[in-house]
Order: sequence, then C-alpha cells, then structure tokens
Amino acid sequence: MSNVALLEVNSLSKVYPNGYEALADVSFNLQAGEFVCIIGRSGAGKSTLLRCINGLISTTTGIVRMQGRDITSLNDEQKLLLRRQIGFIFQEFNLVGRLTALQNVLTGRLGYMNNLSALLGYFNANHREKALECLGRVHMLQRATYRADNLSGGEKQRVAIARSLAQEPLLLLADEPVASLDPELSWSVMGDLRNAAKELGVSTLVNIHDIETAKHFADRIIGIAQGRILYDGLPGELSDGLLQEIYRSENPAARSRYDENSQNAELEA
Ligand SMILES: Nc1ncnc2c1ncn2[C@@H]1O[C@H](COP(=O)(O)OP(=O)(O)OP(=O)(O)O)[C@@H](O)[C@H]1O
Repeated sequence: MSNVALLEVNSLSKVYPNGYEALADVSFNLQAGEFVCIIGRSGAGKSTLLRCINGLISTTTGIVRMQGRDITSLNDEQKLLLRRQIGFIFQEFNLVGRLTALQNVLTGRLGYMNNLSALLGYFNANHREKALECLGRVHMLQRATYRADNLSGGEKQRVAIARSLAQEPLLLLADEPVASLDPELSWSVMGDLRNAAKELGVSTLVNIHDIETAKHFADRIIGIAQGRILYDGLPGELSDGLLQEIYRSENPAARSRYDENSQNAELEA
C-alpha cells in the first residue's frame, strides 16, 4: 500500500452535455502529504477537474483512484463516505451566516454522526474538541462564538478551512480559496492552509490564479490550458516560456502580484 499514490488521475476527460470538452486526457498523481497548486487561465478546466475528483460532476472517461480504489463508479453509500474523506474549500466560503464560527466548523463533523444526532444537531464533547482544535490551527479560536456573517473575508475563509479540516479528510480540494482576498491576506490564509495541511499530512490540490502565490506555496505545480496538462513539476523549473503557453493569449504577468509592468513584460502573448 505504501507505494500507492493518495490520488491517481488517469486519462480523465470531461465532455459537458452541450458537447464542450473541458478536460482531455488528464493524468497525474498526488502523493500523501503533497501540496500542489493548479494554475491556468480562466476557463482552462481547473474547477471542472476538482469537481470530477470529488464526484460533484461525473467524469466522461478515465479513472480517478483514491488510495488505489476507483472512485468514479461508486454507489450512493460509498459516495457519501468519499465526501467525508474529501474536504472542499470554495472561493466564496459557503458558510452559514447565522451560525457561529464554531457551529460552522462542527458541520464538518456531520459525516461522523448518526442520523438522529445530526438531525438534532447534537455534537458530543469529542466533536466540539475537534472543531476547536481545527479553529486553533487557523488562528480563529478567539472568533469561535462570532456569527459567521460578522467575520471578515479572511476570517470566513479560515473558518471554512477549519470546517474542512474537521472532516479529518484524506484529501483537501480548494477552488480559488484566496481569490476574493487582498494580496497580503491571501498569503497569510494560504500560509495557514499549507501549514495545517502539512501538520496533518493531508494531501491538497489548490486551484489558484496568482502565479507568485502558487510558486511560493506549492510543492509542485500543475499547469493546465484548454483542458490539458502542459506542465507538472517543481515551481522552480516552471519556465517563462511554459508560463506563456499556459496563459496563451493572456499576459501571465497580470496573474502575478509582482512585476506588473516590468520584469515579465516580455511574456506578453
Ligand atoms: N456545465 C457546463 N456546461 C458546459 N460548459 C461548461 C460547464 N461548466 C463549465 N463549462 C466550460 O468548461 C470550461 C472549463 O470551465 P472551468 O470552470 O473548469 O474553468 P476554470 O479553469 O476553473 O476557470 P475559472 O478560473 O474561470 O473558474 C469553460 O470553458 C466553461 O465555460
């Protein structure tokens, strides 16, 4: 078992019902504990990929395996279990505004509860302890009793990260988790996400627009253009030429928080 990748995506393709091919022959592995960023221009297929992996949408062809098990053809009960094993972090946080930060994080424990407890919203001491521990990992303990709709954007995303961690997932998928935040905040939230994932050994895939952020935090970068992987390797080996291909017809410098006019000007397509 030790040599089996945590996630294996093999020749995955996705054709939407209108005939549009959003992913074509996508293959890559994710090892246990890896933190990988997926970059690509808008419409490249990044969200489609994450949604295929967690079963939110069906795949057209190809295989996705988690710990060696094909997860593209599960029955409903198996799908529910899979959802518990995969945490999903959205750009717009998806918190319940009228609940406190702690109550939002506790919803990450629902997959571990029987139907009656879940229905009654009865979270035992173990669940509460786990939720508080997760809030602590993202430095949000002092906001545990605040209503979610009173939190700032960065705080909301930290709570959403804590909620995903409370699931005790094997895999975390984050779709543009810092796109709504200003640059300073986005680095500190990405730092918290990476630290928590590394401390807990949770493999993580992050869709992200900003190249500098991706390079700074990723163990590995996957570059996607028009539904195909153009790069899968170390951040330091991602050349300007490849970036230009990945962001073809879009200036990659515009995706960076630095060098907007100068250093990367030659990359303009
Ligand atoms: N339900 C759908 N039906 C048809 N086409 C779709 C559907 N959902 C997405 N697409 C198309 O598939 C392509 C990939 O979309 P996707 O959202 O995966 O891209 P993305 O890289 O995540 O972009 P962004 O960063 O803007 O979210 C786009 O051209 C999009 O218009």
